[in-house]
Amino acid sequence: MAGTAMSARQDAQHGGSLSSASTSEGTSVRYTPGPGGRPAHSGQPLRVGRPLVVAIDGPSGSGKSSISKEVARRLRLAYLDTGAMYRAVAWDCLERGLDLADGALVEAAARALDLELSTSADAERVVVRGHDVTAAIREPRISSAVSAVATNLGVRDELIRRQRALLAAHGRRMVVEGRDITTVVARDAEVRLLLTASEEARMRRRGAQLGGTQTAEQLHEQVVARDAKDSTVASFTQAADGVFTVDSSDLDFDQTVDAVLGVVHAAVGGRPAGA
Ligand SMILES: Nc1ncnc2c1ncn2[C@@H]1O[C@H](COP(=O)(O)OP(=O)(O)OP(=O)(O)O)[C@@H](O)[C@H]1O
Ligand SMILES: Nc1ccn([C@H]2C[C@H](O)[C@@H](COP(=O)(O)O)O2)c(=O)n1
Repeated sequence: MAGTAMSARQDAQHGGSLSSASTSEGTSVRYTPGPGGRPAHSGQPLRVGRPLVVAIDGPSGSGKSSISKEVARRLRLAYLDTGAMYRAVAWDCLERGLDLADGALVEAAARALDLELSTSADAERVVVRGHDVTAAIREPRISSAVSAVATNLGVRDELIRRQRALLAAHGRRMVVEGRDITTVVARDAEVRLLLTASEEARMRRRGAQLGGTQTAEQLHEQVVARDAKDSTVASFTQAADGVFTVDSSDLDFDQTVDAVLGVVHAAVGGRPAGA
């Protein structure tokens, strides 16, 4: 392929391999598991005492939250789910009976939002005005309403400000995931990655995650239609310049974690602490 640079690395000890193809459209990473499916990267702290921001974007159901949490655990980094912040604003507005079409009112609600958010991959907790809404913000009614909040530019301005403050408060050692992290929130991250998967894989995963309670039409609305609305204000379907792409359509959960860890190692060129 003209203008394409290929490279491949194999982990001699474990056998998992990572190959990348760079074109004018970016760098795609293909992960091939080793014999016996053993991971190439167990994951250990990297760049100890120095910033390590792993920015991950991708469409709905691509695995951002679950994969990012596991990567944060392995690298012992803080974890920030920025989508939870948009969901918290949507929950607050609906709870207070605000009209989501009233942009000024919704922006004011976001600016005043009393939000407590866990930044540990092991303790998911979202509290709004003293109410624990950790489970409530995942309900389909919030998934259906949240785009109206996320496409409000005043809301985005406020949440991006809070996200950057959280990054700074954690000494910039964090995995941050969302839709505009690689392009806006943390453009200067040490590692920038787009996690993708086919529409079919993403709807199947979301269906299983919701225990088979949703019809195909509802899943389409919550995954595909939501992405279409959200992509009017953030760019998460194509990797921006310098952003790696991992396509997890044909990878299982552990292989995807391994592929992302491989990208982190490739990007910061680090050896595990103590190695
Ligand atoms: N590679 C994978 N193979 C199989 N299942 C996966 C894989 N990656 C993630 N999953 C599962 O898919 C479901 C959706 O993943 P997750 O919630 O992390 O996606 P997301 O990108 O954060 O979605 P959203 O942006 O809508 O919140 C979860 O149940 C997760 O465990
Ligand atoms: N950085 C972000 C994070 C999320 N959003 C939007 C996209 C979704 O409609 C909503 C909830 O996100 P999810 O929990 O499904 O990842 O928030 C965004 O615009 N920018």
